[in-house]
Amino acid sequence: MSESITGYIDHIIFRNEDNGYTVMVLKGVSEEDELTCVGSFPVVTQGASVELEGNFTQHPVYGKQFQAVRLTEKMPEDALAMERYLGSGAIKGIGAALAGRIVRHFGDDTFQIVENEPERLSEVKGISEKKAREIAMQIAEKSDMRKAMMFLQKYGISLNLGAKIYQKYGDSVYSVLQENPYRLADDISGVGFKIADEIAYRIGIHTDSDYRIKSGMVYTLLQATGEGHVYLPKDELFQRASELLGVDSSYMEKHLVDLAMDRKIVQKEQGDQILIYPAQYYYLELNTARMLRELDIFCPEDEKIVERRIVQIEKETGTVLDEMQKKAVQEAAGHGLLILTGGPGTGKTTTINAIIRYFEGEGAEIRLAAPTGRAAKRMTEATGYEAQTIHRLLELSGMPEDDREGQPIHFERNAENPLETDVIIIDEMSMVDIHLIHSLLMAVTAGTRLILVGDENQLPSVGPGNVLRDIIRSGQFPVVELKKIFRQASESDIVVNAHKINKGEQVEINNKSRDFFFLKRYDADIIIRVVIALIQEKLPKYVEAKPFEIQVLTPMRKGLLGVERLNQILQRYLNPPDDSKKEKEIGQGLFREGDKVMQVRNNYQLEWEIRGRYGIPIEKGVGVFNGDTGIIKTINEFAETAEVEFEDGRWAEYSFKQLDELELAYAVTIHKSQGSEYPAVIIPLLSGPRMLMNRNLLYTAVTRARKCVTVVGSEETFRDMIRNEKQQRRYSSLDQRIQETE
Ligand SMILES: Nc1ncnc2c1ncn2[C@@H]1O[C@H](COP(=O)(O)OP(=O)(O)OP(=O)(O)O)[C@@H](O)[C@H]1O
Repeated sequence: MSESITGYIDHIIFRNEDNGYTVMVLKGVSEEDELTCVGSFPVVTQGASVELEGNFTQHPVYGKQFQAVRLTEKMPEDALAMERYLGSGAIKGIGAALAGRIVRHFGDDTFQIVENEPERLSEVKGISEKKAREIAMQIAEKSDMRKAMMFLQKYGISLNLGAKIYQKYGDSVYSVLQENPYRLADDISGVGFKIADEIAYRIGIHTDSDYRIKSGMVYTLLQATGEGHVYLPKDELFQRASELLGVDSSYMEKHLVDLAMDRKIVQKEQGDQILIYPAQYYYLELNTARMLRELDIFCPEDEKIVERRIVQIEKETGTVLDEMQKKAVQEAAGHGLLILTGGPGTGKTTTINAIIRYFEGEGAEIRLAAPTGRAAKRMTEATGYEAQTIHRLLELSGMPEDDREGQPIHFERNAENPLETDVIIIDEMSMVDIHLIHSLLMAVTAGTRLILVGDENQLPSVGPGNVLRDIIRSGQFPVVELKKIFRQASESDIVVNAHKINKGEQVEINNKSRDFFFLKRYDADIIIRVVIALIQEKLPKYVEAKPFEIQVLTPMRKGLLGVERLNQILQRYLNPPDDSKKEKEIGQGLFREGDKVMQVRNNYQLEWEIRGRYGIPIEKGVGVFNGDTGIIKTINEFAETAEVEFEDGRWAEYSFKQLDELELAYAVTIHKSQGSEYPAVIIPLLSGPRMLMNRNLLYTAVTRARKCVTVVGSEETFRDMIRNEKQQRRYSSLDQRIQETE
């Protein structure tokens, strides 16, 4: 049997805004001096009169308590209650003193006046008419919001989310939820299809409701962009959406027109297929194609003069360029847009250097950039010119609050405020996705020369699109492909083997090489032991690097040789526990001072600084990106923070809550290693899913090494990977958009 008590909330001891769990002290309950009450309530207002239903319990430590299952807030009706309520801080602009004055003025009529004639509040000294209106509005709003939150809670919506939903829809929240809760997924950050679907289920919306199916179809398309696709063929969309929704795909066809009318999707015929794009992605490709066309202007240059300059550059640098390299310089001089591509050791960097010298001789201003911090650093080292990340080149201005997937990032450099420079050279273009190329092109005006450099055989970008390959395949722009390998076979088996792997030719495994080793082992734990010995003893001396600079690259996250297990084991050996090193537990594992870590998502807001002597900041900025690697320098239990020093010298402070953005990085997946180079790379290989274990992946892994590659594991798996040219198909169509635009 539950009991009912009434009183007013004197103060709140604890409250969790996510689930509404509250511990509070009630006063004015008959006989009791004060009473502690516990329960989960959507809204509690200090000072409010309430009725609680529940039971008295005896807490072993705190004594008698009231465990409430329901809280009903009663509008304060007598003068004293009204004074408490108004003075509680619940209404902005009224404190205890003013509340007292109001009640003294109106006496027992206070409630009636606040509710019905709020303008009369201005009779009280210190309240203007405007303030009186504001107070009345707040009181009305609070009671509406209270009702709405109660309503939302019925459907299992947390208070924080409830507040966001109420802010968005106000009083129309009831009709939105009852008619089409899937609108929440469109309108509110933090609500995806899954949450909306859950709400819809509780409300009792049918699984084959049109709203549900449409929302599920759009959701499926956006999920696919998370795998790198820009569109899905219609059949595949239907099949995936049907799995998600548990609804037959025959229900879907009829919604395509609607979705297209609502500008949620774009349909495009290609041969006998229909391709379905999330609308924003279609336009990303289309606009990218148009902007590339605009940049691709012919810049008449006297070939003879360019040639003379090339001869001069060759003299200055002591390198004789081969035909294709010369052609690259000529084309860079003669066109607004140039794509320079080639595998490792084919002389891309040498060519970039010649192009830089050429334009320097013209007095041009040149900017260099690459998609990741690591790649930019490497570009700086290879050219001797300052290179930055593309995000910094475009002057990332922090992320808007709404940081949902697919939302455009805000850059200070854009169409209104373009980069004012003569030449822009971008390296590691294979890592640039459709969002980033679009943002870059928005900030480049015709007349600026854009030179895109990359190896199209690397794994495609993590984000959606297959930009470099598509641009090359469109066949519409000047492309120079470097094929000749300059690094000699005797010098580098890494390069020779990488090219063989790329062509599907088998690699000789005899360990006569100086930079390509294969250690055959067939047991996961033995492989790990060998890896540790290589890092701790053999390789640092051999390649003249620190153990932390040697990178373990593995195909997978899970499994005996997956990133997760490897990191836990490698941490124990490479950064063992020590009394002087602080630790912080997180989820399954822990971070320790001295750990090698990697940022695993883009954080556009995280602040960093570069410190000069005595730790004084000499440069500050925002943004730490997926793939940035560093070392945990300090863990501070009191401040609940950890500091990371990244390889490029930036320091960033993470709150303990943010530590889920970091992962140990003794081992990283090959995917994550894109664009990075390490003095030595160790690749443990035993087995894995065929779709993943392909030539492309092995090629990317091998080309990450500067001085030494060591594969430890199964020769059969290694050879199978070289044979396996199956790649996960990536649905992108920038090439077609380019071909269609003139
Ligand atoms: N025309 C040339 N004549 C002689 N040597 C060259 C020439 N071009 C490049 N090289 C040499 O070949 C090697 C590889 O060149 P470079 O670093 O430019 O290639 P890359 O394509 O940038 O390679 P990676 O992607 O592996 O860095 C370097 O040692 C470079 O000095």
